[in-house]
Amino acid sequence: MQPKKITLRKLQMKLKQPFTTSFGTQTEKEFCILEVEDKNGNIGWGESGALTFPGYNEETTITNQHILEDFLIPSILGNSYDHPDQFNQQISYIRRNRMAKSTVETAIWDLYAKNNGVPLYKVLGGEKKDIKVGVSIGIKDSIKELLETIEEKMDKGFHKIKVKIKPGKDVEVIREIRKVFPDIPLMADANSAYTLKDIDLLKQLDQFNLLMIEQPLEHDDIIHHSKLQKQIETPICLDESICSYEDAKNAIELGSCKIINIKIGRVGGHSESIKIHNLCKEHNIPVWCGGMLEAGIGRAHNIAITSLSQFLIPGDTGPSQQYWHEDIIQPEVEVKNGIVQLPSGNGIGYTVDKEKVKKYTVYEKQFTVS
Ligand SMILES: O=C(O)CCC(=O)c1ccccc1C(=O)O
Ligand SMILES: [Mg+2]
Repeated sequence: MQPKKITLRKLQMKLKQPFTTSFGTQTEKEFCILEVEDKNGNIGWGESGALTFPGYNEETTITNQHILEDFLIPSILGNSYDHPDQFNQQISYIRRNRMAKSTVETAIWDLYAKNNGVPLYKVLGGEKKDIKVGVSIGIKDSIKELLETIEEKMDKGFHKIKVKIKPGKDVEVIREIRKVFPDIPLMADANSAYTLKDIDLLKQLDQFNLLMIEQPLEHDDIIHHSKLQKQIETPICLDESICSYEDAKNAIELGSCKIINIKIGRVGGHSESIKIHNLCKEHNIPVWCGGMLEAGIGRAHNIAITSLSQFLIPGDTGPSQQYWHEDIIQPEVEVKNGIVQLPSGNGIGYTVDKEKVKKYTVYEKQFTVS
């Protein structure tokens, strides 16, 4: 691979519905996408999952733009790579900024697959031809609205219901859900809203037979989670705390979690995702693919990685129409009976719709080999 032209774009897209977590409400997404054109004319696509405010992790759309424009893009232009891991080696001097790195890294993986004439999921080592998906439901104003949403999603065939919780909207909300839906595959995501002082409250969740509780404690913690896991039955799943293979290794060793949510951006790309996946497989830790309310490119990358064998639990990668009035890929991501079929085309397997991209672009910059 020899990237010769790179286009960085910022897109602004309105979400169909506001999405509320313990750290805030989002009504739209503004995010970076990257188009990497090879010497031979093939094109790889990447998308950043970062939000516009540092409430999930420390990165934002603007910090992504800075790291991409001033460090990552200049370092790859004019270079030649046999494999995406060479890129990872080359940019390892840049600390953190994993979502920014992942934007480039995933585009290079897409390009690598296209240059080899194969689907991305195959070069990542994926085996599954279809994947089961669940849905992540934001915090709602009323229980009634939440129950109606769960019913609608169950009717559509989703394989897992994840509800967001926060202090004041936790035990009683789950109790109400369980009264109406005693047996559905249900989990709760706290996005770091609690501390060990809330242990009595968190223990109460054990009575509801939840699949797991996601990231109950601090966003950068594995010590407190290890203490908590020893005192509750419900499996802890870590999201925010796992930024690398090393983090996953330490968390497994300490018993901080029984499940890991892999987000490609949070860990810096496909290569790191695969390393964490393989480690979890060795340790019998099930993984699943989380989401960052992605548009089509990020969604396509999520689908590809989810085809690996240890993704045993349905993830958050829902259909395009759940999030967007129109998506930027053709065809859009479709979910039938809670299942997404892996696309058979080369690379990400979806075509990026240049007209739609243009419509939502609020910033664009081109970089070429001088
Ligand atoms: O549907 C999705 O893309 C996942 C939605 C979600 O839960 C989420 C969305 C934005 C930021 C963090 C999270 C999370 O998983 O914690
Ligand atoms: Mg989460």
